[in-house]
Amino acid sequence: MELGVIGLGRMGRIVVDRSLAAGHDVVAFDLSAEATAAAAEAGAEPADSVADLCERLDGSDGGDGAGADVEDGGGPDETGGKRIWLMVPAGDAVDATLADLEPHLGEEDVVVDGGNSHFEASVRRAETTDAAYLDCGTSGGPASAEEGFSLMVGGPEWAYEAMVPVLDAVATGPDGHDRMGESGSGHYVKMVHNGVEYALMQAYGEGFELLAEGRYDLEMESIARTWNNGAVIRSWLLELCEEAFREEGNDLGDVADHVAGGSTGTWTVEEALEQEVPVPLIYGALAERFDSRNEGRFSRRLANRLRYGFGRHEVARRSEGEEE
Ligand SMILES: NC(=O)C1=CN([C@@H]2O[C@H](COP(=O)(O)OP(=O)(O)OC[C@H]3O[C@@H](n4cnc5c(N)ncnc54)[C@H](O)[C@@H]3O)[C@@H](O)[C@H]2O)C=CC1
Ligand SMILES: O=C(CO)[C@H](O)[C@H](O)COP(=O)(O)O
Repeated sequence: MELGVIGLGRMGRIVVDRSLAAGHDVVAFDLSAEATAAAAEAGAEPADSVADLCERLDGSDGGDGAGADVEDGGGPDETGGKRIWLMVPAGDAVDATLADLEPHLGEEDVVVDGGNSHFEASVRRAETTDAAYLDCGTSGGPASAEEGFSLMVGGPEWAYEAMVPVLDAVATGPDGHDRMGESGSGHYVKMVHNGVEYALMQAYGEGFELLAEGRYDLEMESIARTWNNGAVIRSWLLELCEEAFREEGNDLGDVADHVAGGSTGTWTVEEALEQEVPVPLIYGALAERFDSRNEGRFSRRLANRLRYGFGRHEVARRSEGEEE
């Protein structure tokens, strides 16, 4: 099928590349002309604006006809509509892109927001967008370029079905995506995923901090590797711990005690408070993150470095004289 991709950064490029590799046609646009040109070099058809992208999609045959059925899904047929994937930063950039898309959208079209948008913003956008709107939580980060993402999708069933050929390509495969439920549910599940991510990072950080500060002279990389081979607590995050110790050293070298980000974890805690569900581990991890913006602790320096491991987020480094 033919897919329009808007936002060609760390994540959007993977959507483009994996879709192309699966045999789909891609029309690509980014505010950055360099990013658009790079996608074109990879095989996408470049667009120089949102309107241009829509015109190019309108010129297509509208897809391969697979997946959707008016009878099954209660929505417009899959053939003929535009399929557009947004991978821009959450917040204003999504609304600005939707405003540009608005004159070109109809009920037969499908728009996917694959970013980390707040689920309530996604519900609002689904209600006000003429196209069918899918909120898609995306997990795996840039490190998943080869294996594919885990995708948590919310929105109309027919639109989900219409996107299955592309979802199969962008995710690890058919088991790497599913429809969570109605609009908002995809980003809701991803929000909670990130809360869990915060708590797991905090747990590994605390354990390694005790090992590093404790009574034995220990090799952190060796411990992480040993745990990753059969231990109850083996995981991808623990593999990233192993990588962090290997690449940064036993004491994490100059990795700063500073963990950036925090919006998705804050939303998780806010929602937990509203639902009166106790989430002390997630809250504790969030509080540590905020606290890190002051002075340094080992666990947070590890979290800082781990975010590079899974998200290629910039590693904040300690300035000279700050090392103990
Ligand atoms: N990096 C990660 O590990 C993950 C990121 N996400 C989410 O995916 C989304 C994208 O993240 P990244 O690719 O990491 O960001 P990025 O900063 O690498 O790329 C964003 C791209 O969007 C472009 N852009 C911004 N506003 C635009 C607009 N109005 N129209 C067209 N292009 C525009 C930028 O020029 C840039 O190329 C965000 O919502 C992020 O939270 C989700 C899961 C993991
Ligand atoms: O969604 C992600 C991983 O699952 C992204 O890496 C996200 O940017 C991480 O969130 P935060 O910025 O709050 O650390």
